[in-house]
Amino acid sequence: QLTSNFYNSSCPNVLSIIKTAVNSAIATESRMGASLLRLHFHDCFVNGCDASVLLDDTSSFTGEKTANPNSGSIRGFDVIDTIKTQVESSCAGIVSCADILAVAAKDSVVKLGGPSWTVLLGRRDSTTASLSTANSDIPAPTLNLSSLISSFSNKGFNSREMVALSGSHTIGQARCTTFRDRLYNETDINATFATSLKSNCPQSGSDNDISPLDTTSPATFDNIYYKNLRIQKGLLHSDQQLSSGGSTDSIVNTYSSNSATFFTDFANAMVKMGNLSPLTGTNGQIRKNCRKTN
Ligand code: HEM
Ligand SMILES: [Ca+2]
Repeated sequence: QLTSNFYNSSCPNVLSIIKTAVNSAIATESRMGASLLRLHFHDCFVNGCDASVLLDDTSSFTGEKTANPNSGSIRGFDVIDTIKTQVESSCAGIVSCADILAVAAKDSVVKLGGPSWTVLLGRRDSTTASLSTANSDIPAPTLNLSSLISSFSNKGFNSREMVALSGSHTIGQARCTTFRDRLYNETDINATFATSLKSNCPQSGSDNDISPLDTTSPATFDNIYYKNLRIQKGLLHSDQQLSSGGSTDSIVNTYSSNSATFFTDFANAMVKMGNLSPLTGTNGQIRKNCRKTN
């Protein structure tokens, strides 16, 4: 029951405020577009798109920021705070943090050259967060293909949608700790690619040095991620699993040779992800500050 015109009369400037702020953050640092896209994903996969990921720890619950997939990893909170402050001064108490995340993710993809889609609006914000659900429901980079497929099917996505959403890794960076095992222990990796990554990710130490998820164009939302998978240049174990002799090889091949098909499927899957169990009506609240409940 989300609608595209939800704020048309209550906050007519909200979409332009968000777009301007996202574009300016990306102009300062292109990676921020990737970070904002990932925030929306990590929000939606944990009890739906309710901005739970934005809550700091409190005395009554431990937030999601310290969950394994998030700790030392997710970023972009300052940009969301800046947007929220601007939106509050234009229309106080109207726009949810969950909707800001959904629009910021779309604007980020568009700014980096990817497809656009109509973001449905009207989500409300949670009054709690779940560290344990973040740990269980956000897929880990160590997963094999069948576990990736079940992780997404638990949220209602088929394997084609899972492969399309994974195309988000056409932008952004990952820490050495998330792909070190692949560099040193796996065989379905291009040898030259592995050698060049090892210098910035030695076998012991420097867990936090980062490398691009798409070695070719990490700041452009394109289909090169899939072309790289076909030549064993996926950075994460989970990335390469999509094109390593299993049931999703043919989808990777389709997206690698047809960027329009990837863009259409990605946009549709993002709308679907944004619809994951939102709080609506009188459920939840419109937070004044995205980091804490009212
Ligand atoms: C298929 C299962 C997925 C796994 C296993 C996975 C795992 C990861 C990991 C390990 C990182 C690097 C984190 C770090 O080093 O701190 C990462 C980064 C990223 N992920 Fe995923 N991810 C998956 C799906 C997705 C989806 C569905 C999206 C968006 C819809 C997404 C968007 C991103 C983005 C944009 C980055 C780069 C963030 C940045 O540079 O700040 N990922 N992912
Ligand atoms: Ca790219």
